[in-house]
Amino acid sequence: MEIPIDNLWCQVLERLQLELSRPTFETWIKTASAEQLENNCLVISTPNLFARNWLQKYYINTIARVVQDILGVPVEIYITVAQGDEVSPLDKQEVGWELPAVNPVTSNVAKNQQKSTDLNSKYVFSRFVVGANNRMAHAASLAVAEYPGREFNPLFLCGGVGLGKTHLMQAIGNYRWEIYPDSKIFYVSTEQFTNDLITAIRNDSMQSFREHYRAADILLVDDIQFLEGKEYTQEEFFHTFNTLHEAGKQVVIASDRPPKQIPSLQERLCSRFSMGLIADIQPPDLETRMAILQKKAEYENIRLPRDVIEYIAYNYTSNIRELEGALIRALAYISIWGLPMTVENITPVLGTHSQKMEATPEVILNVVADFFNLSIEDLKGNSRRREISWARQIGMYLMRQYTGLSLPRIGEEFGGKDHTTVMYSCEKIKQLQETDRTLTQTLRQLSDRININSRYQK
Ligand SMILES: Nc1ncnc2c1ncn2[C@@H]1O[C@H](COP(=O)(O)OP(=O)(O)OP(=O)(O)O)[C@@H](O)[C@H]1O
Repeated sequence: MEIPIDNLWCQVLERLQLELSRPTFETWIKTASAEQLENNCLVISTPNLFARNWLQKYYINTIARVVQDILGVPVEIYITVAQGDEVSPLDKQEVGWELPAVNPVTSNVAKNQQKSTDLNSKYVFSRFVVGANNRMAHAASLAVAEYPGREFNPLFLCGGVGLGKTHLMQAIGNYRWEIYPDSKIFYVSTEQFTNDLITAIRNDSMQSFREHYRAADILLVDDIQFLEGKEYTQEEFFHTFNTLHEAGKQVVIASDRPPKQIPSLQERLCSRFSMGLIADIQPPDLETRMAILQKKAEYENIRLPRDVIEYIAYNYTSNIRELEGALIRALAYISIWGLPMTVENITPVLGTHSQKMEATPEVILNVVADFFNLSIEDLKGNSRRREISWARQIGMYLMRQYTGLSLPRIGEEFGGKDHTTVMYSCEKIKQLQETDRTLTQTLRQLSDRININSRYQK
């Protein structure tokens, strides 16, 4: 272990940046630093207890794996809080949660190694919220978990990004593994399968590659759409599939689209993928999104006010990973600033993401004029009085958000203003709302009024 600690940490950061989502990396990893590396033990320091607990709970194994990869030896990771291990009020009370003490990483790593599968223990059926969007996929997965290799073989799960395919697929594996810890459950991404194949060809070890995959009791293959254009991998996968299927072993496949829509997928694979059950997952409705947030909060022992759940669920509609990411960001933000969990407090960090409601320019002008106690003529006119030009800038920003009109068209709605004026206003309000909480609140109130007025107009 000759490598200087700064250099090691830089490499760790580079690797984690590629592996983790941006919010996760920025919030938890980038703020940590490596303090000491001695006797195969790496001490990492975090800015507060909240961050320490979070890293300890969710990322310690990932960090340990990456460090081990770089150093070539297993390393124990200890996570501390900078400036002494003190609990600040911010860490404990406002968030209303405390994570249980976790044993040193070695015990977790050892446990995962014993498990010999690559399953995430969070992905279990009890943590999966069932709604109209995924009822069929959930029921089929549970059936497969209870009776693998029977009627739904293969089970083909398909649906858009971040909608729970991996969760369900791994839930099948975890369920079986709980009952039969000796069963061979392989979870593999198509990319991993391809890489293993390439390595086997390179090392002249095709025999062991085949023996390995064909020994599975349950084979879970994620992101099968990446077979597209990989002729040789398709060929090899076809034989693996056939061997397992003929032996009555269960195959579960996930994809972002149905087999027929995967370009250049061999016809024989396409028909095999379709011979069990194809179950699709649609984006969840508002109630299901709220239930997902609620469940997540319960698991983490966090109390979330209903309007906060509604707010996040309303704004993040099509990807559950993003929905969860929004909750994590909100939690981090209120924790760091020591604020109570309210909609007003989390708006700056979440913004008005994916505002779906549409409104007419007329509604926006009316609402803004009314809110600021001005007339529509004031908004359309050329007065430079501060309160008028402030209301005008907010109006332009909202019109851009709600109508999708071009900058010149918005200029026209405001009495023939130049498009650069509109652009400047939109940028200014967008930037200010990140730091100005009064403005964020104002925008929220205006948005509520616009939504209500638009509803009544329809
Ligand atoms: N119905 C659900 N209930 C609870 N959590 C869910 C549900 N659906 C998805 N999730 C969570 O959303 C996140 C993303 O889900 P997952 O990774 O399974 O999506 P995916 O469909 O496999 O996405 P990708 O196509 O990007 O691989 C996970 O943390 C998962 O636990």
